[in-house]
Amino acid sequence: MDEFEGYVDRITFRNEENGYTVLYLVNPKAEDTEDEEECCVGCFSYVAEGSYLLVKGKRTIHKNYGPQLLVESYEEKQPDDTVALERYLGSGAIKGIGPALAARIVKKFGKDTLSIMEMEPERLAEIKGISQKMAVSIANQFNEKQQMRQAMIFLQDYGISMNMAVKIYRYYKEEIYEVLRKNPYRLAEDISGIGFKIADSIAQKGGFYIDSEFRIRAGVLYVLQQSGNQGHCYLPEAELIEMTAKLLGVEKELVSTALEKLVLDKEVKFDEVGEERRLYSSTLYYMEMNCAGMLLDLNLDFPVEEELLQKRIREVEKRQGFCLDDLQKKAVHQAVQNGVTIITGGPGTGKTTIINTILQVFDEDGMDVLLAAPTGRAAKRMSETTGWEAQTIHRLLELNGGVNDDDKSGMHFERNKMQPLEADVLIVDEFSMVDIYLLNALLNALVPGCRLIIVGDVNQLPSVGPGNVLRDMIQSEFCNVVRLNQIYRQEAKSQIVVNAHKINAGEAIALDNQSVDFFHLERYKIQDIINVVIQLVMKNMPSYVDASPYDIQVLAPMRKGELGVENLNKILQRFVNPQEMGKKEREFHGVLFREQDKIMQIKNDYQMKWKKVTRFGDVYEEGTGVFNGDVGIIQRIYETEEVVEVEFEEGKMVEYDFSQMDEMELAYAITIHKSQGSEYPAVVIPILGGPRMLMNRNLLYTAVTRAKKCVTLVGSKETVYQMIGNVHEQKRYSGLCQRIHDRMLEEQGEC
Ligand SMILES: Nc1ncnc2c1ncn2[C@@H]1O[C@H](COP(=O)(O)OP(=O)(O)OP(=O)(O)O)[C@@H](O)[C@H]1O
Repeated sequence: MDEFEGYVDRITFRNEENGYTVLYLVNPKAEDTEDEEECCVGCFSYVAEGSYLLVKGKRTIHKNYGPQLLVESYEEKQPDDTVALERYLGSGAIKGIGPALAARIVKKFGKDTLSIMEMEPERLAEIKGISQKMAVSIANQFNEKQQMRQAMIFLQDYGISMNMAVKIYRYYKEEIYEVLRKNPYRLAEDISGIGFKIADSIAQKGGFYIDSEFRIRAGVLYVLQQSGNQGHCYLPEAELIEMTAKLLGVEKELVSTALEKLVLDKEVKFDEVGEERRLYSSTLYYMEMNCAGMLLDLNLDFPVEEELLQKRIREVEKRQGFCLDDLQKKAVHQAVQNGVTIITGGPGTGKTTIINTILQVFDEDGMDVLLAAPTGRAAKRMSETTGWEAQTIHRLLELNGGVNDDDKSGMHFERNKMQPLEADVLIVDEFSMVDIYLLNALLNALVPGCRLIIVGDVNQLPSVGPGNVLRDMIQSEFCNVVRLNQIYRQEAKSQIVVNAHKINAGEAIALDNQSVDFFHLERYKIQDIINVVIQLVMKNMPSYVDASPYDIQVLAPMRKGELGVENLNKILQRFVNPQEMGKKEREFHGVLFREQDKIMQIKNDYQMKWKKVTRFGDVYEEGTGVFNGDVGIIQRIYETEEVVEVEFEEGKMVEYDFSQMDEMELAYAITIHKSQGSEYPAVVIPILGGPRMLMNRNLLYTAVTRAKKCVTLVGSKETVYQMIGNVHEQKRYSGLCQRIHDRMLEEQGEC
């Protein structure tokens, strides 16, 4: 058996999933320079540049890479040599210590450096340049690294990948041992990327039985939670039992018994509507119920001074240079008169015009008006079209992502029942994207007396999160709804708006390439479609709409398949952002990411910190929260610090740990679902076929309405027409409409 001891000088390859690593060890004590360095190849659980290792294995000569040591076992040692110590501390592993400071620390404490850091960290402050505060931070980081290493080794016994182990450890810290012993199913609830199946296999390794009640309860909760990810607020009982039994491979009776107990323990709530028993996670149950109540409470009547209002509208019309039609006037009137008003309409039907009118009318009356939208992009557009400041709903409600030990979700809004928004009127645009969570948060921050004006296009796809909020609210008829249908957009030859309305009405659109902004390139072979998409993104579209290939958005109906976003991204990356000398790249969850790649955040991360910096590096704004659908560019990949730096819109810089990279996807192509609420100069939509449930009118309508200047459909004409004719939608189990009705009946009863 061959051995080598030294510090990790550099890591040249690392697979974060299985720990396979190629690294170079340098022995500072080597007498001969020839023996100073060793290339080591093998599986290392947790290793960073600067670590001090003793490796054992077999020396071989690789036919391409030359001599290397195939590592069979290794142990991490405390470096006892000052050179190695200096190297370890200065490797960047501990934030705040660079090579110069490391040298000063080691010079002062010599071989005792590490024991001082562990036992008497306050002494670090004896060194010039290290404050008490910094000494504490260094000690904390050092201890955390030690504990993390131990946890990594422990987690490996459960067959957990390296990357996931880091993530799990960061979430639970020392509590991890307890979680794995008592309830490994918590991993599925708490850690994104760990599904029930992984948690289940961990549990089984830990000795949990297939039909243990504990497992079945976890399974039921998991199925409910998963259904939330698919947009449902509840599941009918029979469906929940069947899905859980199938997932767990157990009898339905067992599931039914466990479910009753969950209901008794109030972990699962139910509602009976006719014959149907609807089962909810308790969070969603109370959310729906509270939202129904709060909406009705908000919907007060306000007196209207008719003449004054007419006068104000006339003034606005004069300034705008055109008259509002009757429906538009009605919308303004309703908004003034009612606590809750919904204004819905397709593109170009005058929604923005009404918002502007309402704004001016209320402003003249000296009222405080706030504007908001569900996404950053939508809020930005709202600011541009109204000239008033609009914010994301999260920002308006002062999302606080700070985590404390009791609240691991980390998400709470500073604006809530205790500290509501101080406004007379709140106008929210793009409301079709609001899910039940956001509605609940929003209503919690409003007090009756504040008017809520909801603007949106009910024909867009529903929110990604659970609920069918806008549709349910409209269907319940609890408030006034103005449906705009007259298209006002003037651009003479523009077919985007005209076609969007035709699609929505189920009418065939002309695919004859006679317009200047709506094209169909008929292709039937997958490779031909891909070639055309590349050509459009790289060449035709950028010059046609005066944008860069990064701004041309490919929108695909699906993720999987040759025309799915995963494959298209792989291909488009090669063209839009090819490999280049000096451009760092690294693989995460099977996807190659490269500096300058266009990426998208794929889940709401309320704790992620961002900052805006001047070009001199000074931070001038900071905040938390990166949201599902946010698009950015990878600026740098830092191998040593294991960090990927991304710049999002408006210069928000965010650092992702390598373990957080599963929150990110390439975004040259994105699914149509993810494109909701965004607009792009040009969109390219490959369409060849797909499941009927998915390929419907709604999806095509949403895709087409994302384009500002140009839409190009590439693929089969028949599929386009089939989509226009297909009104099948995936069912969403949402009870908001019913709850509003129940509440209205209760109130009538009380009267
Ligand atoms: N009553 C009207 N008479 C004449 N022009 C109008 C009228 N209402 C709106 N417009 C004009 O029609 C165009 C589209 O209106 P607006 O931008 O308000 O629609 P929108 O529904 O907000 O569209 P989108 O959702 O696509 O942004 C604007 O140029 C607007 O000035």
